Amino acid sequence: MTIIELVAKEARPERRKIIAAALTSGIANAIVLAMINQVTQEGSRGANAQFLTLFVFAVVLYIVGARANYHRTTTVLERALHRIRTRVVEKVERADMEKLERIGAAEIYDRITDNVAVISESAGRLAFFLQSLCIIAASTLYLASISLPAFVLIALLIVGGFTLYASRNQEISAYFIRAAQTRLTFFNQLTDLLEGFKEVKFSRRRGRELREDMVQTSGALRDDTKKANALLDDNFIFGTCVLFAALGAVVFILPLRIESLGESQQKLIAGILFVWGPLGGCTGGLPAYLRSNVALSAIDDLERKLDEALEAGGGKATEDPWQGRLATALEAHEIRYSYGDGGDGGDGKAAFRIGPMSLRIAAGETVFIVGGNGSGKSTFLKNLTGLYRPRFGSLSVDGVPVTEANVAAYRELFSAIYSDFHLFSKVYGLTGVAEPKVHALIEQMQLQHKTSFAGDRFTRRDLSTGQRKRLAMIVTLLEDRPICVFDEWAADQDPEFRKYFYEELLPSLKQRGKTVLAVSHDDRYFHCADRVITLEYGKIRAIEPGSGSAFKPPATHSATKPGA
Ligand SMILES: Nc1ncnc2c1ncn2[C@@H]1O[C@H](COP(=O)(O)OP(=O)(O)OP(=O)(O)O)[C@@H](O)[C@H]1O
Repeated sequence: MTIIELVAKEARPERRKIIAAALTSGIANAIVLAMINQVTQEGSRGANAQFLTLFVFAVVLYIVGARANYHRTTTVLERALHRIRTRVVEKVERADMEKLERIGAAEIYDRITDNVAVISESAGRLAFFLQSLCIIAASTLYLASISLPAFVLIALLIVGGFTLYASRNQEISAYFIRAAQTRLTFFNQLTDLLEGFKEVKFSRRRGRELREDMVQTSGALRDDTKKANALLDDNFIFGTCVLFAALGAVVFILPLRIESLGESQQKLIAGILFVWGPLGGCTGGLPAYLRSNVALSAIDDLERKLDEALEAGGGKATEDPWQGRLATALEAHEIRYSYGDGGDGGDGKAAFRIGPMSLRIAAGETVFIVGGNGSGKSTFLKNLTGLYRPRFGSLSVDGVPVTEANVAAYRELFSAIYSDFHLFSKVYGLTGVAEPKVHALIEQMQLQHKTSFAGDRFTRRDLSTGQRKRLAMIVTLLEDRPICVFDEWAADQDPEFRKYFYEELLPSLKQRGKTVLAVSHDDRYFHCADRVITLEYGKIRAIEPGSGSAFKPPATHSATKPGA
């Protein structure tokens, strides 16, 4: 879709009004031109009050038409962009997590900010373009009324020139498209520099090598943009030459061919000079137009990818059989999952897989999940919490299977703190929560000297990793969901707070009837669990009662034996 098509589509209800406004300003321009020519011809006789009134009227008409054209075009384009932004945000929200991870953050940031800004900037130029076309149309009609042969010659020159001018658009667009890709690479490298700032500070060589890569990318960006702009500059110069040719034809060639040209010659020259501005506007606006088209097609491309990344069922799961409660058990039946399409991703290394795994977690149970690095603990939890959908097998809660229609309600049974958790600027999902309740939890997490809570926000979030995890714990406690998932939550806590987590917080959650799934490497606290599940190479290796636990494994649970 081009930017003109976008505006035409978006402006359907007011398309006529915009065209009428542009036409009004174009015709008013032509009247001004005709009058000035007439008055110049008639000398002092022409400069009378009647002409002056008409002149002022034409100028007022121009102002009214031009303003309506500019304002409406800008409004329509901004409305279209608002729709695009809103649509992209909604599609991102409804996307499948794994597919979204594959699209990557850089592309989404770039399209929704930079590309939208490029299109937004083109609004004024688009209105000017439309108005210029009307001025050119009206003025050429005026030129035709002065001398038809002259008009035909000038029209041929302008149309021929413009066709040649536009013939390089594809080449120019190709450079802009490549520049857009290079910009994404630069964005990723910049993210590396900012997020890896500490590592860069510790190694001048690392910093130098990263900088060299960034300089190279920036150079490629410079070259592509330079080439595209050089072509555009050539086009602009060519466009000006076409106008010179039109003037040259009127001054040098037409008098040789048409004897009666006489005083019409001056009017024609004035006419050509008058359309010079609008023609320049059309040609000068072309770079912005092409850039906007490239930006728009990049956004279209992202939207297509997001459509393909939509969760099964369109991310609109509406059924809720559980109403936020877990009564008996959460069960996984022979679930299997592999990253990507399960192939080797092109590097000869098999994608990581988990399963088949079967497990029954009784309501109110505290389960620790343990295993070496890369054994699949987080992947398993992402499957169990509905973030990833198992490729085979099924999940059920209280005997009700998890389906595409109820997966959103299923996820809302969990409150999870993954190791890459995010703290929002506002406690979204909990806005309006009673402040004293939050203050009590802040004290419970021993953060009263570090942060506070006001206006649905924690006053400070720039805390240490362990302290930020305690803030995330406050959010979990406020959410008050039946199942709590902690992915190595205690790993960043000091010994005292780690003890508090295992020996006080988890038992208190259990007392409140919560089911807890915690990834842990702290074997000295395994006695705090009802069961300890050990994963190895994506499979359950063992399920043991937590040492010192009175919990008896439910009769129905079954672990798939290693190698099964
Ligand atoms: N987004 C991903 N795409 C492809 N493979 C992935 C992805 N995330 C993880 N993996 C693979 O899954 C394997 C298991 O990762 P996972 O994070 O589940 O392990 P873990 O047991 O939680 O490890 P750790 O104790 O180090 O946190 C990893 O070895 C990795 O190869």
